[in-house]
Amino acid sequence: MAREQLSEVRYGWNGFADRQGLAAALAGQIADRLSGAIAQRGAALLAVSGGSTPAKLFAVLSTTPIAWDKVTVTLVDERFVPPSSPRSNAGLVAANLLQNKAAAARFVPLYHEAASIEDAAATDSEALRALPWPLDVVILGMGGDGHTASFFPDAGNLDELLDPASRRIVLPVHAASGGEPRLTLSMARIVAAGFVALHIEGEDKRTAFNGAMGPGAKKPVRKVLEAAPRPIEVFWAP
Ligand SMILES: O=C(O)[C@H](O)[C@@H](O)[C@H](O)[C@H](O)COP(=O)(O)O
Repeated sequence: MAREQLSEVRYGWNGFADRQGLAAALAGQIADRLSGAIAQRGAALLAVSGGSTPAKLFAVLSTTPIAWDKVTVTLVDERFVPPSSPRSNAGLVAANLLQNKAAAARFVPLYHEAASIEDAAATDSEALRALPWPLDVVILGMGGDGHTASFFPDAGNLDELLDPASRRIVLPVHAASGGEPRLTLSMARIVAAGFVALHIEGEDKRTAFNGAMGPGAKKPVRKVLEAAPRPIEVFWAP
């Protein structure tokens, strides 16, 4: 096989005419996966990203009739701010996802007060070890710079963040482009999920994604797609 083919990245492309159609379809797939996990092992584990993209998806998912009392929700990543901050992903999830039927879910945050973000990541890794791993569903977002989760291209510990063999669950991130210091699930935990969806919206994000799939230095989002044992499903609407 030609060398360039060896680095070929596999993913599913799910394009929609509008964002509401994407939210309905993706929420349906998430609900099916969570319900399947509950039927199989009595519990389901979901990790969602923050930012601005997922609010509409969260609103639709929150009204989906599944056994939410058997679902644990956590975050793919979090800014090192309290839930009261407008920058908090936990605040976004509380206001948009943990409502309606999904209010019955258990939420496990990443942020808590700590002397340093390194201490917070270490405490998180121990606290989250008791969750019903592996993740059944992960919802990733993507920035225009090709970051996903908090795997920012300018992160000082990017190699550690992208290490598929890492035994850590939560890692600290210092990256100027990420704003505050961040806490992020490790690559290993993310790609081990039964279903990973990359949710992006708008022409700029599609252009950035296509660029990341092309030749040249590999952006973090491409490294995640390549590390995933099962093709990640990309959900896009204009
Ligand atoms: O904490 C975060 O910001 C996210 O987890 C991050 O990875 C996000 O998914 C992308 O930055 C896209 O953000 P937007 O949806 O705001 O474009």
